[in-house]
Amino acid sequence: MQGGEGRTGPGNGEAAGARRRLYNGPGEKADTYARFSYYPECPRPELVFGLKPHSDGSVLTVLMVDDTVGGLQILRDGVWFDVPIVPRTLLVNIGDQTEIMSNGIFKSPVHRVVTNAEKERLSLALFYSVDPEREIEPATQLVDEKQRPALYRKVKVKDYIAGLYEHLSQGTMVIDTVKI
Ligand SMILES: O=C(O)CCC(=O)C(=O)O
Ligand SMILES: [Fe+2]
Repeated sequence: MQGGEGRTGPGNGEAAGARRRLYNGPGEKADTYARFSYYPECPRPELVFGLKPHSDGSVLTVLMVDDTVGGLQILRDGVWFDVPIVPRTLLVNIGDQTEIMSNGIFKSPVHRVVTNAEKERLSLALFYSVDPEREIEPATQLVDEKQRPALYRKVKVKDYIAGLYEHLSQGTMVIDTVKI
């Protein structure tokens, strides 16, 4: 991802899970994933999550949520808060890759989606990722052996992303696997 210099490579144009590459310069292939989510009405919302608690594995996520139905919640200090609906507004979420590279200065929030008995809901998330072949680690400028040692170990982006779905289904957090 690189402002005006980024060039868009060929995309496969699939609606769900559509994916395209952005080329940042020689050898760098940042990835963008799009996820369209449809949450049907659920007669027993207290039993079923639309999306289980997780943090995004991206650098940043740009989220376009349904502006008629709520459901997205964010965890803060052990309490779940509803994310308010603001029509015609994009929500920008910090992802795990930013938490790792910033050595924990920026936090990747844990969030979930609850279901609704009366209304269906739609969302579109764009996940921006570092080139999957690259390794990420806390930026050296943000690591100080005495004041603030590295809180995360180096990890290949591809390996990190590969663990996302497994951890989501198990109810665990991938980021915990790289914490020192
Ligand atoms: O549907 C939403 O509002 C959130 C979707 C989400 O968190 C995700 O796709 O990772
Ligand atoms: Fe998410």
